[in-house]
Amino acid sequence: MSQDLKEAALEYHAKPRPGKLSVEITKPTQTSRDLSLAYSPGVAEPVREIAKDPENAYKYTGKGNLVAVITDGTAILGLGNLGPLASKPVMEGKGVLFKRFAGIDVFDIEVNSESPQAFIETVERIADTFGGINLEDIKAPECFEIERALIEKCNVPVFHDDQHGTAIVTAAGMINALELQGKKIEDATVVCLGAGAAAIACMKLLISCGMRSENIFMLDRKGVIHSGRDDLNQYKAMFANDTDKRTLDDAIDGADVFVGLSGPDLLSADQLKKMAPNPVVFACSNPDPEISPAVALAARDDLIMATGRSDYPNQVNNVLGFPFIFRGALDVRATAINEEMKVAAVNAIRELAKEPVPQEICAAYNVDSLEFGKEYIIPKPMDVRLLDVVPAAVARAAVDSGVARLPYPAHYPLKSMDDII
Ligand SMILES: NC(=O)C1=CN([C@@H]2O[C@H](COP(=O)(O)OP(=O)(O)OC[C@H]3O[C@@H](n4cnc5c(N)ncnc54)[C@H](OP(=O)(O)O)[C@@H]3O)[C@@H](O)[C@H]2O)C=CC1
Ligand SMILES: CC(=O)C(=O)O
Ligand SMILES: [Mg+2]
Repeated sequence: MSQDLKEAALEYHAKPRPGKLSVEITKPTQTSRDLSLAYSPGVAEPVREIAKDPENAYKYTGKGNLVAVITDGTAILGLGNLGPLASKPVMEGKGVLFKRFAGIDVFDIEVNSESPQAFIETVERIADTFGGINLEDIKAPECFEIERALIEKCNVPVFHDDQHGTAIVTAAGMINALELQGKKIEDATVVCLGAGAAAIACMKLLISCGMRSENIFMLDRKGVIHSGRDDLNQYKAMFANDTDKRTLDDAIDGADVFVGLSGPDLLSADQLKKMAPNPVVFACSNPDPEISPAVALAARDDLIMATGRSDYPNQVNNVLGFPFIFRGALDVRATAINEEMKVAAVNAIRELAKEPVPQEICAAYNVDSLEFGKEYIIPKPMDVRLLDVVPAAVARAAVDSGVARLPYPAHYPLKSMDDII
């Protein structure tokens, strides 16, 4: 990151008021009558109604449009385990995106927990306050058990964004990129650098989209995950490949696809040059990708390149997923965000990239036009049509797969933020 951008980022967060989120009042509070409705004595009435039937919390409080973004700060972007307080700018940032793109209110909660069990107990105890739980930046392998336990214990949908949000957006971008490069997903050989939350979920979803597990070479800090290793946790072991490849150098030779979900500057130009013709490179580590687009495009010009960042073409980032997926899930009061809903989101996102792009979206990105192709494989986050297609697809899938507690919303599809109820 340039010195200018670093300074601007600190200034942005500090001024004129520290942070990026605040709480707003949604009802009149001007008169003593207003206060006697909002507070004592009037507030006693919704209290009694909720005590009689917990469902009334959706009728009388903000629960139905409120998501908790919760972390323990153990895997903050690609910066590592810097603790819960340091993660707060990212969690506030997720809150900004939920609100800006899908009108969802967020409390960011950074938990100082000494163990996964303590974290699980903390979240379980506060979960009923919210309409949904978005787990964020919790490292593998602990994140898998944390999510499993919380899905079981909580009455509202629990979704680990780094796993499923990332996987949905990666799958959408990958299907489009492979199509553009003239490659079939079932034939593509893939190097996945990283074997954590995001990497494991991305590879699982790609396999359910047709990729072959024997064609995937996953690497952690110790190299290729292969069947001869005896140091693999159960999640990595699912990707143990029966191969004699041991290093990134070995694995990248002739590969069609590179997916980076690990850390900065781990793929060299020389390694990139060893990939098959017309490769797909998703260097998705934030804030610094596994290889910078400038280095990659200088090394070869036949690739499709994506990063997780907002300042390059092809932003493969879970921001395209979580706001819209939760919008759809909340609006049908889904009890879970299941596989059917995830696949519906993949298809909605990838199909949108093939639609003509309205001029106002191009203007937001300061370009004359955007057209499905090597530099536009996936929609832009500012594309308001995401709010139209993704919540509708997710809500429909929730209804059809039996996890919705409300019917498909009469006010769908959402054409703008003003349509959100
Ligand atoms: N673009 C997007 O939307 C998203 C991007 N990401 C990015 O993915 C990365 C991982 O996040 P997440 O999965 O949540 O974190 P985790 O802590 O769960 O996983 C990190 C993984 O990266 C591996 N890794 C780290 N350094 C190296 C290295 N030098 N060589 C090989 N492997 C390495 C770790 O290996 P080991 O197991 O050996 O420790 C681990 O498997 C981050 O950079 C994050 O920003 C994450 C979510 C969304
Ligand atoms: C984008 C995101 O969630 C991450 O890098 O962790
Ligand atoms: Mg994250």
